[in-house]
Amino acid sequence: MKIGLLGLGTVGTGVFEIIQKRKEYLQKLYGQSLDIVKILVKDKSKKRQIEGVQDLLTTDPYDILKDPEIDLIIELIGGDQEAYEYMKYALQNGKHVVTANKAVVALHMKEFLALARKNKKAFLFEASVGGGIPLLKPLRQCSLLNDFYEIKGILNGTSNFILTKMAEEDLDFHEALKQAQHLGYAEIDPTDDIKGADVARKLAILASLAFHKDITLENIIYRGIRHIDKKDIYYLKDQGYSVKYFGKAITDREKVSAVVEPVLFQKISQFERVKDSFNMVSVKGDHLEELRFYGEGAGKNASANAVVCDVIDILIESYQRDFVVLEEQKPSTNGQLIEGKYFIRVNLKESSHSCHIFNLAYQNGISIKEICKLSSQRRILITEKTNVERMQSFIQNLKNLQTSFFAARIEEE
Ligand SMILES: NC(=O)C1=CN([C@@H]2O[C@H](COP(=O)(O)OP(=O)(O)OC[C@H]3O[C@@H](n4cnc5c(N)ncnc54)[C@H](OP(=O)(O)O)[C@@H]3O)[C@@H](O)[C@H]2O)C=CC1
Ligand SMILES: N[C@@H](CC=O)C(=O)O
Repeated sequence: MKIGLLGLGTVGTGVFEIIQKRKEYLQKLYGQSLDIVKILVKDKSKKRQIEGVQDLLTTDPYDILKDPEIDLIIELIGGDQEAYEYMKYALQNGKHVVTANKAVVALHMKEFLALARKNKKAFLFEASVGGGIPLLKPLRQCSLLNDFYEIKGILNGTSNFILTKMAEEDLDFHEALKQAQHLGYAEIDPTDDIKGADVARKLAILASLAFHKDITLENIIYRGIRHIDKKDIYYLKDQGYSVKYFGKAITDREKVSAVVEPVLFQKISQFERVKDSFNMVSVKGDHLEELRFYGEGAGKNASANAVVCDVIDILIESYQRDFVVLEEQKPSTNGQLIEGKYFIRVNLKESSHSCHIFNLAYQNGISIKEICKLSSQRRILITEKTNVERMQSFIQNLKNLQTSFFAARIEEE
């Protein structure tokens, strides 16, 4: 099988290395060989980590996409517009496509699945969620037999790495982010990792596959992790909590609620013990009750492993065809199905703001259960149980006050 590889960065390099390493073994096992014959890059003169690739490099995507010898395209350039065009062209022109690109999958899954079906080709994207965790394949399979009603998890390696380093090695946010970038975990634009777009995309993919609904970013409420500081982490640690950046989606079959936000877990929770770049996903359905998936969520080798698993499924023709049909109508969404108490830390600009904040909470139907005064300006508020929609509106009010704050839902499990 001849492969055109688009991108030779973190994941592309890992894919090249794994295929080289296992080539003979796979050839013996299946009697077929996996050959990467051309590689698209931006800059041919860049020094590469691997030997012997220089002759395969091209900067012209159509040199690969129009090559009739190439059966399969692996897309690992990232971004949305160009990647979208190249994958579409490949499927329309009779090539299988494997990608790790959640930005494109979250936006265009429905279109690509239909295109793959029409052209009798595979469109697989295991590495787009959960890095190296074999997650989408079993999820798709089980979703044929189960009515899944909840899917949730730690879905971003970079932010989990940052939160772990802040809590356990006393690093500040920026130092930890720099390390995550150096290790190849972060997106080209790391604001996607810390402001929620990356988790929201992954949640959109998971919830679409689990609920068979066409869920895209506009169906998801999301806010970032950036406002956390070390004092929050230590205060919460003292109270027995760890902070995780978390995505959760629930459906009652009619409506969907989906949110990405900081969440607090107690020590007894398995989610609390997910450290560094690891991810964990839980899905609940009628037959299976609950399934959990755990593994490395970002990085070269784990993500490349997931990509090559898709390639092997195509090589041996064991990939699922027509694995999901998404409902025609877009689902109706709101944040009312997800509930919890919230921890809110505010730094008051003036003490009179305290009253104002209480009034705003009240106007949004939120009651504050506990208050703790940490200094003349720093307050901790704990709310009674509320839902994400109310909280989102309250948070918008807090932003308008230009008060520095950090808010996290307390997840009970
Ligand atoms: N890093 C990770 O842990 C994971 C990443 N992903 C996803 O995998 C994809 C790739 O990520 P990653 O490997 O980290 O990205 P990198 O930035 O490390 O690599 C991107 C590669 O694509 C090439 N490239 C980028 N834009 C173009 C373009 N317009 N034309 C031609 N070549 C281009 C670059 O070329 P050059 O080398 O010349 O600059 C580089 O080789 C992304 O969609 C990402 O979201 C998914 C799971 C995990
Ligand atoms: N930037 C992403 C990479 C994998 O999807 C992450 O940190 O999880």
